[in-house]
Amino acid sequence: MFFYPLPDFVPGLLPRTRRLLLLLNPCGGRGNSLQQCHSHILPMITEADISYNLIQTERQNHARELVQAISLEEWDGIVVISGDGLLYEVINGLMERSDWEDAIKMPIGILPCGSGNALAGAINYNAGFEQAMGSELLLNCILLLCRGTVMPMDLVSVTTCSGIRSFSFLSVAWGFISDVDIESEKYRHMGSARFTVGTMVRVASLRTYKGRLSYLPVLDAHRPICRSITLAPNGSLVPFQRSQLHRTVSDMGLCEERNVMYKRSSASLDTNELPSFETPSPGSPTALNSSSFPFDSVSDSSQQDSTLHREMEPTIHHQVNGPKDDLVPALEQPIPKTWVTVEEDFVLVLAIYQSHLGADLFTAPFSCFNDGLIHLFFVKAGISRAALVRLFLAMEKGNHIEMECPYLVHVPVRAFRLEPLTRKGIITVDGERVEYGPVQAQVHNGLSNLITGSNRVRMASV
Ligand SMILES: Nc1ncnc2c1ncn2[C@@H]1O[C@H](COP(=O)(O)OP(=O)(O)OP(=O)(O)O)[C@@H](O)[C@H]1O
Repeated sequence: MFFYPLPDFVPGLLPRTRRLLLLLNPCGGRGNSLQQCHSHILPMITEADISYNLIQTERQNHARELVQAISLEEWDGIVVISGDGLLYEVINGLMERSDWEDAIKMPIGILPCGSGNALAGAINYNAGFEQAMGSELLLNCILLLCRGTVMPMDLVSVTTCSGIRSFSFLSVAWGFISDVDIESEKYRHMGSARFTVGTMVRVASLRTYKGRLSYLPVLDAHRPICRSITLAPNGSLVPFQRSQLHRTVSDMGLCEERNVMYKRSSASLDTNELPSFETPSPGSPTALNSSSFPFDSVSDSSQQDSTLHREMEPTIHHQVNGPKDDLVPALEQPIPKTWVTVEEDFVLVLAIYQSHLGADLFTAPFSCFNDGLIHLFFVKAGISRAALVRLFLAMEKGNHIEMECPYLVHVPVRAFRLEPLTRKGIITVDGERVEYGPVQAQVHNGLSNLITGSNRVRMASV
């Protein structure tokens, strides 16, 4: 299956219009995805001669069910108009199919309308654009989608304590980050500001978690844990050099392309000419979420919508197929001797495999879509509240990597196991809550295909 580039002309064949399945979550982020779709997305993709079917998701796991039932030949790509959570559903829905080996090769894309928008941030960065948020980020991503280039993307197979396996494209988090993510869901209508509010609340009552973290480091299994490092091909430690990775937008001619395209589509925008969509009925999740309500009104039961429900209930996971996890033993088995184990009081543990944890959280600047690496970060107990806040502020620009913070550790790994020893806590996979307990993961190199819209290939650090 090829998404792009399609030949401009094949003798005897008319060039085929690309067909995208668009899945829109009306409740993601600020709840304005349908509006964004009308005003920005559809005009631009129509202009780019892309045909589409747009489906609004009606509930949690709807996208997961939809992609299990589609006929693969009918589509050139599946694109979510949502936050990262819906893409997680799509990936796992594809992996639940009996033909998962073909299904997971379907190009997948994202047009950011959520609150975190981590993958969109990574796509935007990979293309060489300046860090962007909101409509700016969305416009960049629409343009990149229209250009359509596809790149392999690693997926990480995550197994939780009850043996349930899922496939993750973004992160596994425990402690501070997962607490903020889940506890701030009630502020979702604020968009990305929800994380700032959540961070402040959690900093004020900073918790630590006891746990055992074991991992299979890259190259040298006995390498001592190093702070803020990347490994050179010869295994030596090298500081990250952002200038090596960054090229300007004008280098790529994207800036002009974007302006021309956007101006054209805006000028021709007439809502009467748009394809008709199912409009949300009063009381539907869309109608509910689009009305902004203050944080302290959540006790009003009429406003306790599914987002609040999600805060309480872990996401239900179904069994997926997929390649064998050959690097990790079963969860009840001891870890191999070549692994490294640390037992600590942690403020947070984060395994991330994208450059961004949110559109404005440049957490792993050295990460590439298919570098075959999990970037394991952890912050040890003892860090002051002020230092933690400084760390997160620096992360907006990726400057935390150069910070002198003895509590922050980064190590690139292929697999890890996390065993919480503190009884209560929250673990998230791609921002979605999973059952609390031991969890392990291993990377599967280039298992999926991501629509990045850029021909740029950034070099992996290892
Ligand atoms: N109609 C719906 N009503 C309620 N929840 C829905 C609906 N459609 C999808 N969902 C669920 O909403 C969850 C969150 O969606 P999404 O990731 O799009 O937004 P977000 O959480 O605001 O963004 P981010 O993940 O970037 O923080 C998804 O896991 C999905 O299961």
